[in-house]
Amino acid sequence: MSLLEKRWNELADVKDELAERDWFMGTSGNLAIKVSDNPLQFLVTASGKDKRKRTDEDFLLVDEFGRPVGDTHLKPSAETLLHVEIYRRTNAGCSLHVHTIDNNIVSEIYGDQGEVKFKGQELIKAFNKWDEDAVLKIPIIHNYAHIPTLAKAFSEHISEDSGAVLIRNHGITVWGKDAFEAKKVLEASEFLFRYQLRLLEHKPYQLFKVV
Ligand SMILES: CSC[C@@H](O)[C@@H](O)C(=O)COP(=O)(O)O
Ligand SMILES: [Zn+2]
Repeated sequence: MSLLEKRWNELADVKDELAERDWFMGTSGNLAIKVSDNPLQFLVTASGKDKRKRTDEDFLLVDEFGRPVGDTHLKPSAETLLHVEIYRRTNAGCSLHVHTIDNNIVSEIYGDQGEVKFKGQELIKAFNKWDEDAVLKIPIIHNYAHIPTLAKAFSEHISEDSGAVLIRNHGITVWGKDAFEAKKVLEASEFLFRYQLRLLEHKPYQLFKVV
């Protein structure tokens, strides 16, 4: 099996798992996996597809500018430039973007603060935060309709080989060294968002707690 096929299957498996969680409502979401560093090429989901279906046209190979490699009738994800920023700036091997109700609500509640913080929660270890006093900060950026502007705002928060950024009232983009790590960060983020929203139902004053 070629490396391209191996990466294709890995990404298809992640896509199936996220679909199982119903994280691709209304064709939203896009996924990418790096295939080579030099030249930079990665597989990205084709735009506008129902990502719950598994087909031979789910992904296409793109270059360091997010342009298709070779002839294809498929269109790369509208948000390919965000994935480009990740692979250009880090050693990440996989990046995932999903829209969920929870990540949208958290992004709206904390959007004016520009970030949401978590402290004293076991799952921040998924972000390599091991100290008891460690604070996880997930940045929240404005949802610019102009994708190059969105990608630029997004790129300002990419500093490590794994991470997460919320786009206000839009969704989350995460990345990690491989598909396993990216999925771990995504699942941990969604756990923390669900936790935070449930906590606010029981303790609304937590909203004003300064971490
Ligand atoms: C149909 S709403 C979602 C899109 O606008 C976009 O945000 C998204 O996540 C999916 O776009 P796509 O071009 O299919 O990758
Ligand atoms: Zn999106």
